[in-house]
Amino acid sequence: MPSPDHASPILTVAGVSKTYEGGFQALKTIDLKIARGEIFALLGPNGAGKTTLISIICGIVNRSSGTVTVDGRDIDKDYRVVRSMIGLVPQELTTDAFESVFDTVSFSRGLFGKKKDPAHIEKVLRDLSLWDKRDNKIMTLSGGMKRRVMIAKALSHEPQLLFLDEPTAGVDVALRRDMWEVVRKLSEAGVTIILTTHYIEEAEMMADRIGVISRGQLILVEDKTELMRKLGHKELTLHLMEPLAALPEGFSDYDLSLSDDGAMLTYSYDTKAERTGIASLIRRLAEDGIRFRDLSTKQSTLEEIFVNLVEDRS
Ligand SMILES: Nc1ncnc2c1ncn2[C@@H]1O[C@H](COP(=O)(O)OP(=O)(O)OP(=O)(O)O)[C@@H](O)[C@H]1O
Repeated sequence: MPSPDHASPILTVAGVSKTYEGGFQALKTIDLKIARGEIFALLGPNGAGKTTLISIICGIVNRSSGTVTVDGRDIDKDYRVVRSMIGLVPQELTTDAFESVFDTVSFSRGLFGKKKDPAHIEKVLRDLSLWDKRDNKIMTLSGGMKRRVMIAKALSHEPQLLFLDEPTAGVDVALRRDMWEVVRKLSEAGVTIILTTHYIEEAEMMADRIGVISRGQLILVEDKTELMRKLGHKELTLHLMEPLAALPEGFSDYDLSLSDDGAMLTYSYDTKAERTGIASLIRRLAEDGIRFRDLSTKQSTLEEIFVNLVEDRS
């Protein structure tokens, strides 16, 4: 897979804000650049402004201020060209129940003024494992298959940039994994992907970069691995040869905890710190005659990081 090209962004959002009629400010000032080829997850709780932001980029909601360019083209001045470069998979399923899968997807392509291309539609349907269902009426499909049809519609006109608004909200675990696979394949095929989610696990599994949005503000945009490294704490657990009745004395400099049965000693340390303190801890334990038979480490998950971030700001 080509690595994301940060030098020439496919999408630039500059100073975008939105106040809905009635005065509610859904977006403060959003600045964001998306690199060609990346998978970007916009992560935030309900009502944070995710749908508002992607609806603005897709030209469905008017912004109150700011500019949006796709591949260097302004979304207002070059509306039709820009719109044809974008595919949107909305949250709601909006398809004609009585049409066949093939016709629905072909029709979507026509909406963007593109010539009929049955070979392309076939490829899209095959990639999404919908080819066997091509003649089925939409209403006869399962919820998961309907979602795939929504993705097929969004890909019918060969967009470079695909938005998925909560692609796996309310779907079961197996289907969620299927959807992730679909997204990964699309990315490998060269489509830039922006997905919104409030599932931390989804952002963690899928994204190259993560933007955290809260109350209309992007509070953080970071490379996923960097985010986890920077904000993460690690835990070192020592599995002791002999259980301890209490925490050993004289170790107050170390953030230690003992399991209820006294058999495991856990040390939490900051991955940002210059020294982790592991070497000195192990030396001092050995001096005290505390021996261990095994050890394991655990990196904090994005979920823990996210909770910390939101707590820090409240
Ligand atoms: N048309 C509208 N008029 C007024 N307020 C609106 C409108 N649409 C959305 N809002 C408000 O703007 C805020 C952001 O909504 P938005 O749908 O963008 O959030 P979201 O992050 O996508 O959340 P969700 O995951 O629930 O879809 C919410 O408080 C919502 O009530």
